[in-house]
Order: sequence, then C-alpha cells, then structure tokens
Amino acid sequence: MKLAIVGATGAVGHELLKVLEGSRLPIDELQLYASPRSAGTQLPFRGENLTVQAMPEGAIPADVILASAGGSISLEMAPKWVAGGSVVIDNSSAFRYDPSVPLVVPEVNGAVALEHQGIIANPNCTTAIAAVAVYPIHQRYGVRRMIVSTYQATSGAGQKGIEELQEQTRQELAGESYTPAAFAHPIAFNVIPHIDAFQDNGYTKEEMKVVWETRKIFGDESLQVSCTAVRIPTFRTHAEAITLELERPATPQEVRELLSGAAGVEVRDDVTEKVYPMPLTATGKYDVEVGRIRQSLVFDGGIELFVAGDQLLKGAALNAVQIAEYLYEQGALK
Ligand SMILES: NC(=O)C1=CN([C@@H]2O[C@H](COP(=O)(O)OP(=O)(O)OC[C@H]3O[C@@H](n4cnc5c(N)ncnc54)[C@H](OP(=O)(O)O)[C@@H]3O)[C@@H](O)[C@H]2O)C=CC1
Ligand SMILES: N[C@@H](CC(=O)OP(=O)(O)O)C(=O)O
Repeated sequence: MKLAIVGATGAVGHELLKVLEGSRLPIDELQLYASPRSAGTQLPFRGENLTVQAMPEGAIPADVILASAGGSISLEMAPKWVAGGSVVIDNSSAFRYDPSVPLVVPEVNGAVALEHQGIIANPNCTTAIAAVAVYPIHQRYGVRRMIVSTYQATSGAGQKGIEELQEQTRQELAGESYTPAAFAHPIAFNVIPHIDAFQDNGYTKEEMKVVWETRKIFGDESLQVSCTAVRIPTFRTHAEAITLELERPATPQEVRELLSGAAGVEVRDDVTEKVYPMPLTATGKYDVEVGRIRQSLVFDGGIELFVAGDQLLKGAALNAVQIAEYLYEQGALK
C-alpha cells in the first residue's frame, strides 16, 4: 500500500509517523509532504530517513492520504486527491459536518467508515477522547445529558503551542516581557477558558465541536451535550471532567466493570492509592485513562468521571491510522 502524510512536520504529523511504524498496514511506500519551507527535511521511519517534499498542487500518487495540514488545505486539496483515486483520512474539521462524510471513532462507529465517498473525517481531539469512555455507558445506560469541562494541553494548538509554553515559562521565570501569539493571553502559569472562535451563542467553536461531533459519532441527535473548553499550561494530553445523566441508573462499580472491558479504555480508579487519570500517566498511551468514577450528586443514578487521553494519539494520529487499519481489514482498501 502507498501512503502519504500531508503535514508530516507538524505535531500530529510526527505522531502519525510513530504510529505507522507499529501499524499492521502493509506499507510499501510512505510519502511525506509539508509546506515548501520544510522541503528536504529528513524524518525517520522504520530505520530509514524519509525526505519531506513540498505538497504538490494536484493529485498525490497514494492509496491513502492522511491529511494533517489544517482545514483550509484539506478543503481545497482533498477533492483533488479523491479525484486522483486516493482515500483521504482528514484530521481537520473541514468535512466533519458534511452529511456525506463519515466521522469515525473506530471503537464506536467503525462501520460507517465503509460508506465513505473518498473522504473520512477524524474527529476533534476532545470529542474522540470523551467518546471512547462515554459510548459504552451510553449503549448500556442511555446517556440523556452529558456535561464536559476540559483541561486541554498546549500541543492542541500544534507545534507553535508547545513552543509558546516553553518560551513563556522561561520568560516568566526570568522576568522578561513577551507578547502572546499562539493563545489569546499568556498561557504560562495561567488557564484560558477560550479555545477557537466564540460563536453567537456564547460558546466557543471547540465547545460546539464536542456537541455536534458527539451526536454525529453516537448517531443520536437527541443527546444533550454542553462543554466548557479550557487551555491549561501542560504540553500534551487533554483531560476532561464529565457528568452524565442516564436513562437507566448506574452504580460506579457497574461503570468501572463495564469500562474495564471496553476497547480503547484503561480504568485507573483507586483513590485509596491515589490512582486516577492524569496527563503525565496518559501521555504516549493508546488507551484513554478513565477514573474518579462516582455517583452524581446532581442527577439520580447519574455518573461523574474524569478522563485523560493523549490528544495527539487517540485525538488525532492514532485514530486516523485505526480508521485506515479498519478499512484495510474490511477489504475496503487496495
Ligand atoms: N494538535 C492537535 O492536538 C490536533 C490537531 N488536529 C488537526 O490536525 C491538523 C494539524 O495540526 P497540528 O499538527 O497540530 O498542526 P502544526 O501546526 O503542528 O502542523 C501543521 C502542518 O501542516 C503543514 N502545512 C502548513 N501549511 C502548509 C501548506 N501550505 N502546504 C503544505 N503543508 C502545510 C506544516 O508544514 P510546515 O512544518 O512546513 O509548516 C505542518 O506539517 C489541523 O487540522 C488540526 O486542527 C486534530 C486533532 C488534534
Ligand atoms: N482544538 C484542539 C485541537 C484541534 O486541532 O482540534 P480540531 O481538529 O477540531 O481543530 C485543541 O486546541 O486542543
């Protein structure tokens, strides 16, 4: 199989290379693309150095293209890549709300990927991480309302977000002045309740993505979802506090047992031993950590939990590769 990554030099691109190293896909050729400024960069893959090329203006000779260079590039280029015969798995939000484009988390709705017409959308990172933990609960107990508060790492804003936290931390400690660029305010030693653009309803686009995308992935437009998305000064891995109102009451122990057998989930829930999900323990893991599972004090029979998931993996690169693997295993790729 011929694969291509567009955006190979970015935060997600780097993780795509690492996940593909261990993937079951039969990769005969891997092409790497980025902007012209990165042409000639060497990136390691399976013991070799691959050379990054400037993204061409038209089709790319690959069976599958993992697109990770932002929404405007996907919007313009994906139709050309599909016309050239490629299947595009897109990390951006460009096509997520198009009814003809499947939006896929393989543990939840892998089969809808088979209905693609050339493009498959990878979800928003915050949404994908929550979906893996909440969908098994939804299936058994019926989630009526889901209230999410997020703690999102700076790498969610890409390579520039990582660099800004690093540099601002140094500048703060040295007493130097600086101007924020990647975020609306200083992120070092701060938290910022603002990710993506504010919408007319007072929510941000990041928050509304959690609403729109959870409903589409679960295939349930009646699900009531609300989110407050907050940027925090960590480098990697998003955490989320989630409150669930359920159709049928659940106990914390039932939910713990249910999630212990769920694909893509690692239950870390032993408060006597101070074991719970955290970015430091979830970083680099394929599974989403779930813990602090407890009975809601607000909703009768409802559940509260805390999750931490590596947003560059399950929220982006890993999920995209898992979609490609699913298609391959179903015989839906060359
Ligand atoms: N970071 C995250 O946690 C997540 C990101 N995503 C999505 O994934 C995509 C990539 O994000 P991320 O890796 O964080 O972003 P980065 O800013 O870290 O990387 C962007 C990549 O796109 C490339 N690029 C930029 N402009 C062009 C161009 N004109 N032509 C070709 N390539 C170009 C960059 O190349 P160069 O190095 O040459 O500039 C780089 O490889 C975005 O759509 C983002 O929304 C989705 C889920 C999570
Ligand atoms: N918005 C996410 C990362 C991201 O790129 O999301 P999306 O693919 O929905 O634009 C964050 O900042 O943490």
